[in-house]
Amino acid sequence: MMTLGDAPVRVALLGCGVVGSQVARILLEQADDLRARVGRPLELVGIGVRRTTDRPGIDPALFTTDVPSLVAREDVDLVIELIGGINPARELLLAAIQGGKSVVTANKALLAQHGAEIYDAAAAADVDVYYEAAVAGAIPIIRPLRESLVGDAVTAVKGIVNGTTNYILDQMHTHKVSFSDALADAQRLGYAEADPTADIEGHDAAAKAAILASLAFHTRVTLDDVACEGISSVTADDVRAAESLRCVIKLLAQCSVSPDGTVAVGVHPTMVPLEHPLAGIRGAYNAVFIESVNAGRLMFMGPGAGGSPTASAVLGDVVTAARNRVRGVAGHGESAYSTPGITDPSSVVSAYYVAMTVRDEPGVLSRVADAMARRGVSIAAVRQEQTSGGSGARLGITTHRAPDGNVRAVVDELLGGGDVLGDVRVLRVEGA
Ligand SMILES: NC(=O)C1=CN([C@@H]2O[C@H](COP(=O)(O)OP(=O)(O)OC[C@H]3O[C@@H](n4cnc5c(N)ncnc54)[C@H](OP(=O)(O)O)[C@@H]3O)[C@@H](O)[C@H]2O)C=CC1
Ligand SMILES: N[C@@H](CC=O)C(=O)O
Repeated sequence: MMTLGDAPVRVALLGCGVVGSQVARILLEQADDLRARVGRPLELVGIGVRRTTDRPGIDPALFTTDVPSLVAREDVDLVIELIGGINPARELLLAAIQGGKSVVTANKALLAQHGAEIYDAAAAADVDVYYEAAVAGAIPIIRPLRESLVGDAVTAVKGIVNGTTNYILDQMHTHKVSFSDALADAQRLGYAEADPTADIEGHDAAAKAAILASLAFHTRVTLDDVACEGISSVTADDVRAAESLRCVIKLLAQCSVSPDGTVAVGVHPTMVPLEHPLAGIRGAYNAVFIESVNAGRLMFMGPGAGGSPTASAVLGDVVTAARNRVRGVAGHGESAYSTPGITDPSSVVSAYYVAMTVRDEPGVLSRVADAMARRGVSIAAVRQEQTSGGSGARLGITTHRAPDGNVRAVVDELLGGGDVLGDVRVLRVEGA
C-alpha cells in the first residue's frame, strides 16, 4: 500500500440512512478532531444513495446515485459501506477492495455469508477491512476478539446481540406492550433492519453469532451453520410463564466449543433468571460474555443499535483504517486456520421449559414424566399453570440439562399420543 504524503484521506460513504447519516454528521462536525487523530484531514468526497433527496446539514453536491462510479474514483482511499444486504453491497465492497481502497462496513448479513471472500480479497489487495459496527452496535467486541484476546484461547461467547428483539421483549415484559406495537416502536427508533424479519426471526443475531464464532475460534462459521430460532412466536402467555418462574425472556446467541471439539453456534429465545446479569439488559442494549482460558470471564455491555451509537463504532474503524493508510500499512486480522466442524444442533445441551395443554385426567402427568424419562430428560419442576381459556390443564415443566434432540423427540412423541391437547411451547432456560 502507498503512503499518502501530505494528502487528505478521501472517504466515500455508501448509504445515508439511520447509520450513514450519523457517520456523515460526525465526519463533518468533528473534522478538526478527526484530522488531529489521523494526522491528515478526512475528506468526505461523495455519498452514494438510491434517492438524492435533501438531507439537512449535508452539501447536496456530495450525493450521487451512481454508486459504482463513486467507488471507482481514483482519488478515493477509503469506502464506508452502510447500505446493508448482500447486493449491491458485496459487489461494491469487492470493487473498492480490488481498486486498492480500504473498507469499513457494518454489514453483518454480508460478512456472515461472504466474509471469507471479502477478507481474502482484502488480504490479496493489501487493504483493510474493519467491521466493528457489524456486531452489537457501539460495543467494542470485534477488536477485543480480533486483537486483545488473540493470544488467549476463547472457549465461549454468549449474549444479547440484537437490539430490536431485546427492545421488543423488554417492552412486552416491563410495559405489557404487544409484540407488534413494540416492533413498530423499534422501527421508528432506527433499531430494526430495513426488513425487520431479519431481527424477529433471529437471522440478524445469527449473522452476528457467525462473525463472533469465526473470530473467537479462528475458523469460518457462516450463517447456514447457525441453529436459529427467532422471537416471532413469543406470546404474552410465554412472558407471563417466564415471570412466574422469576425469569425474563431474552434472545440469546451462544457460541461454544463442544466436548468433541466442534463448535456449537445458536440463537434461541431463552428464559433467563432475574438474578442473571443478562436479565437486566434493557431496551436496545446488548451484552456479550466472553470466556477464555487465561483471561476468565469478560462482559461487554452498551447500546446495540441506533444511528448515533453505531456511527461511533464506524468512526473508530474509519480512524484506524485512515491511520493505516497514512502509514502505508494494512492490518489483516482474520486468522481462520482452524476447521473444527459444527456441532450437531440436536446434541447441544440446555435446560428447558416445556409447556403444554393436556387432558385434565388422572395419570396424564405420570405418562408425560415417563415419556421424558425414556428419552433421558429429567424433570426439575412441574407447575400447573393457568389455561388461557378452553379446556384441559396447562402443565409447565422445567427440565434439567438435556440434549435438544431428546427434548424435541419427547415433544413429538407426546403430540402423537392422546394426552396433549395442544399449545406446546419449548423454550431454553439459562443457568442462573
Ligand atoms: N440501524 C442500526 O441500528 C444498525 C445498522 N447496522 C447495519 O448498518 C447498515 C445500514 O443500516 P441502516 O442505516 O439502519 O439502513 P437504512 O435502511 O436506514 O439506510 C440504508 C441506506 O442505504 C441506501 N441504499 C439502499 N439500497 C441502496 C442501493 N441499492 N444503492 C445505493 N444506496 C442504497 C439508502 O438510500 P436512500 O436513503 O436513498 O433510501 C439508505 O441511505 C446495515 O448493514 C445494517 O445492518 C449495524 C448496526 C446497527
Ligand atoms: N437491527 C439490528 C441493528 C444493529 O445491529 C439490531 O436491532 O440489533
